[in-house]
Amino acid sequence: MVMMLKKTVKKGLIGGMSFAKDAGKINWFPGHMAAATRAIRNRLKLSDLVIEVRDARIPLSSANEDLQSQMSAKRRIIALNKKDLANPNVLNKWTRHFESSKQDCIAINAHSRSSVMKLLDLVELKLKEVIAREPTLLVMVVGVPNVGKSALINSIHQIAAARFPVQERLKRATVGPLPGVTQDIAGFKIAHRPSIYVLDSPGVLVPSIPDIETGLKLALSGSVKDSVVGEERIAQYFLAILNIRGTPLHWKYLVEGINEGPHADCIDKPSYNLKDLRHQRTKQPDSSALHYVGDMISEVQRSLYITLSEFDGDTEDENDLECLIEQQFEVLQKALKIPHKASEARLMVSKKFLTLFRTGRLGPFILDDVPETETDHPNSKRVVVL
Ligand SMILES: Nc1nc2c(ncn2[C@@H]2O[C@H](COP(=O)(O)OP(=O)(O)OP(=O)(O)O)[C@@H](O)[C@H]2O)c(=O)[nH]1
Repeated sequence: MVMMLKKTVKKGLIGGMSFAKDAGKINWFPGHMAAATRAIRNRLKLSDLVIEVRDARIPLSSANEDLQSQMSAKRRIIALNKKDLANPNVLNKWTRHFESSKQDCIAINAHSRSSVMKLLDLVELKLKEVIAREPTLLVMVVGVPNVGKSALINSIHQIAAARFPVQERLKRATVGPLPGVTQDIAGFKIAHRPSIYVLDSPGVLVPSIPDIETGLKLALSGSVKDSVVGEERIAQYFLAILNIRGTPLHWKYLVEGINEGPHADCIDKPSYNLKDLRHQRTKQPDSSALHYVGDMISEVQRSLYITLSEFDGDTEDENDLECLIEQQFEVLQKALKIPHKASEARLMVSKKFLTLFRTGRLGPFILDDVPETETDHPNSKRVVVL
């Protein structure tokens, strides 16, 4: 299922809503990030090329502003990772946007060998002139937390190990679903003659995230720890985005010809667990579990479609939108089969709903709008994004 996100969110609308504004600015900059930022700056000076990994769902918001000037002065490739979770049409526009700014950019899936091979081809091309004269080259991988740097490094290892079988045993980088897994800079040799080293680095954010909406996007995509923002606030933000863009209206087909609505009770179905949807190496969910997870996702989408299509308020009015979101929390509780009496029902609804987004089960999304260029609007100035 591919969804088109046609509508642009009115600037400042979400940042002004009570869930966004009242809980204050979003910042996550623990001590290890300050130290890591200094270390990254030092290593960047020595690097021959930097792969800046950004999240394909937030190509702009996942840029570390404080490192931009240093990185843009180097040979750089922007890798928009997790392309499997991003809307492909909008992603194409983003890569074209970067290319039109003379910035090498490639959309990748760090878990896909063919995708990482294409990135490595681009790395080789960018290093072509130095490969001939330097005995040792350094490629640095940099990005905000949880963007997939370690997953990418691991894939690079596997490919390199196959190409250069004589090299020493390679250690895997630790990959994890939670941000902040990598805490030191580790180097790995991926080629010899010339020797090419790839440096992994810890995910770092800026000490002060410029605005609340950027913070919410980073949190929704998993780059800011959930506990820093609160799952409920992140889920409210995601619902606001969905409603303003009218995304649930694309789920109309789930209601047509189906008698059961989101209000119908499904008490006799076996229970299932959203944890089954996370990437697992060993245990795959069995087909019956997948069937019921699929039912639940349809139920969630149906609920959101019905509440939005029957809503007679204005989704561009803050108060109206907040009422709609409240209503949707109630229907989601039922769709996600969270018992009414659960004392922490809202938190459970939020967690499960966020898991659906993060695993791509609600479809591919891109949260950042592609900046308008002169070609789109001849009278407007070009917007610089790097
Ligand atoms: N769907 C999808 N998931 C990915 C992709 N790349 C990485 N992930 C997942 O994203 C999560 C974070 O990946 P990591 O490689 O640990 O991220 P990191 O940037 O090294 O994280 P830090 O150590 O916090 O800096 C893991 O659950 C990965 O499996 C991708 O291309 N697609």
